[in-house]
Amino acid sequence: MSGLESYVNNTVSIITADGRNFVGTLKGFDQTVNVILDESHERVYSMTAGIEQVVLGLHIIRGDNIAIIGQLDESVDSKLDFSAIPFGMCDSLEEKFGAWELFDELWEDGALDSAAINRDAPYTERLRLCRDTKDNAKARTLRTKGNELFHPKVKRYIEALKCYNESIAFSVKGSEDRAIAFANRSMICYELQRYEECLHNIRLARESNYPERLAPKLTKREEDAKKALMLRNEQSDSIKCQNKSKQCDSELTLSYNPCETVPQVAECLELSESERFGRYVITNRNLNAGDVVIIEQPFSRLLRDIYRCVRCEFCHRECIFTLIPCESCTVAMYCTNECMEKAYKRYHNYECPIIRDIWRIFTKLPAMSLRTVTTAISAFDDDLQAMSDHLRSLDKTKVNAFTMDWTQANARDIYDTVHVLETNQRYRDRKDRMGRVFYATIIFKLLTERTELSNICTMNADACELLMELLLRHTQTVPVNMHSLHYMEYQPEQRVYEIENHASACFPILSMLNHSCAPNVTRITLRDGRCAVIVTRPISKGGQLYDNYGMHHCLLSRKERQTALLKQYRFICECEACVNDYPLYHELPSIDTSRYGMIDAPALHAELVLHQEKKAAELMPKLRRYLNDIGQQYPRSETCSCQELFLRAFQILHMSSSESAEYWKYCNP
Ligand SMILES: C[S@@+](CC[C@H](N)C(=O)[O-])C[C@H]1O[C@@H](n2cnc3c(N)ncnc32)[C@H](O)[C@@H]1O
Repeated sequence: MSGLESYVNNTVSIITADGRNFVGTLKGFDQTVNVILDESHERVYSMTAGIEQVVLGLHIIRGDNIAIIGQLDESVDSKLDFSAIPFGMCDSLEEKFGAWELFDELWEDGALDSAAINRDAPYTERLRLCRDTKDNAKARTLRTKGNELFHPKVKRYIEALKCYNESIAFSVKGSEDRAIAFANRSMICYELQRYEECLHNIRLARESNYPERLAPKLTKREEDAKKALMLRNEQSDSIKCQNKSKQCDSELTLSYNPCETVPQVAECLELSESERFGRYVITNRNLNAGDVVIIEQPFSRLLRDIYRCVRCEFCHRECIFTLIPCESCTVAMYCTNECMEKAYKRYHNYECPIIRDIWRIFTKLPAMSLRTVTTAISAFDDDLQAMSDHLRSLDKTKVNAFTMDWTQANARDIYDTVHVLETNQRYRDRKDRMGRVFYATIIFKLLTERTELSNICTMNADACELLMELLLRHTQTVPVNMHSLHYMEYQPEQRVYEIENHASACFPILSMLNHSCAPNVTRITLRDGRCAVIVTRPISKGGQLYDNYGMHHCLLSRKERQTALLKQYRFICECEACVNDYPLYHELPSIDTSRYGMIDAPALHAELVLHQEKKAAELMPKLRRYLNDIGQQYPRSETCSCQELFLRAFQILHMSSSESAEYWKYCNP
């Protein structure tokens, strides 16, 4: 009671026993802690619609329904954009006023010529650029939020874990705040029966100066976890064996002999070039639906910021229970020290002082341009002069990812194939070009103010020029060539799995595939982060392999597709679907089912969304056979739905899926 008095006339957050969250000004309370809130609202959390704020005004909450009541830190809270927070992920770092908004403002004012090119323009003030620092006060606020979500009457463990992880990222190394966040994470691991991770976090807490006064609690949890683990180990040998065989089964290989010098590509594929298509990929033999023809590793990749407290920033593995923080920035977290060191060597040494600002003011496209440039610089062992000499003497017309000997290639050779990706520079209008100069200039400014590139660029004009050129080049190659990486996420409300995009990547070979609104191949992200290209309907010898850039004729009208493709990819699509104006899915004609038989697509779909590997493996050969029988007849509704089902079965067997389904049974919905 005496605690509550100090909250009167302050903003409080209340979590009720049924998991609801109310925020408002505490006007008063009685002896049974019935409370009166003024100017209040409820925060309604939804898996699909983010966080909605429902205004309630003057509101009374019964004391026996209150689980937690705490004062809100308004300075932190006011910065949150609830409409933009997907509930299943972390808060996005992107702010409402960013580089794009500043550019637009300057463009409208006609002030752009000087502002965009002048590196002394007022970016710092207008975009509130500032160095990222550890902050124990923020770590405490996040930990408190985690504690509220952990409360036995709330039990939102996954969200609590993300708060603790972010608290760990903000905390200073060796601080009590770091130690307590690790200990709190161990408490959730215990609740979710992740006893090994529980013990690991207890060790991390102790190594990080865990306070003596709280030690007995930790020791008790340690004993309990050890006991539970011992019990489980006695029962689990058979489960371990089953898991092992599952992993071996899912190894995917090319359907044909790999090319001797390009082992990631089937030997039947070739690169061609024409005025109309630029470079494009053809096959010198007939291909069947289900054939795997490319399996490629990315040159560079970038985890989306909303996964920063869920996955390792380097290898992208989901490891929400054991992430460890970069000791300088508050964004990057890793699964192991090894990943942390690799990331640092490959790109994070340049990105660490600027990455928080990058995510705050930009979207993933400029962030991916930065990642491509930093990865490229490390490919040249951070020697910008050597890089400049190499690239200035490079004959770009001779670089060919399909004829280069990848078995002998070093990191510099591989970068050559990225350097020559399409920029579409000649098709960009003035505003577009100026926008990219503007973004590249901001990134350049951040890099040369805050990283070791500062010294290099001050002393070496060549290096300075090269850095700006690379940033400008890749702000253009990225929107044309970047690929999304996916995994399957469990949706507790519908109890099904959905495809989610967790990262972006640059694949120089995959980037040679052109688009069709009626594609004949598809891509899937494999568990190890590589990407596979799979044929989805028969392709005759000499035919072109067509990917789809997100504009399928089943889903969008020709006008919508062509407008979007022209805007992002700068070409007028004249694919078979555009030329023949193929209908949307629900208007497609049927095949002759009396001749080819039929599949019950809705029933198969209902089975596949349950995500059972056995079922998917059983269906794959049937779907593949059917696709090869009917695939020449296009467009037909059966062909399109069978392609979807086939892809889904493939994804179940070869794509990674989130472990979260396992945890939801311990949480309140
Ligand atoms: C990922 S690249 C594909 C490879 C590209 N042709 C090259 O030479 O690097 C995407 C670019 O290829 C071109 N492109 C892709 N599909 C096309 C199509 N169906 N017709 C004409 N150009 C296409 C566009 O310039 C597009 O921006």
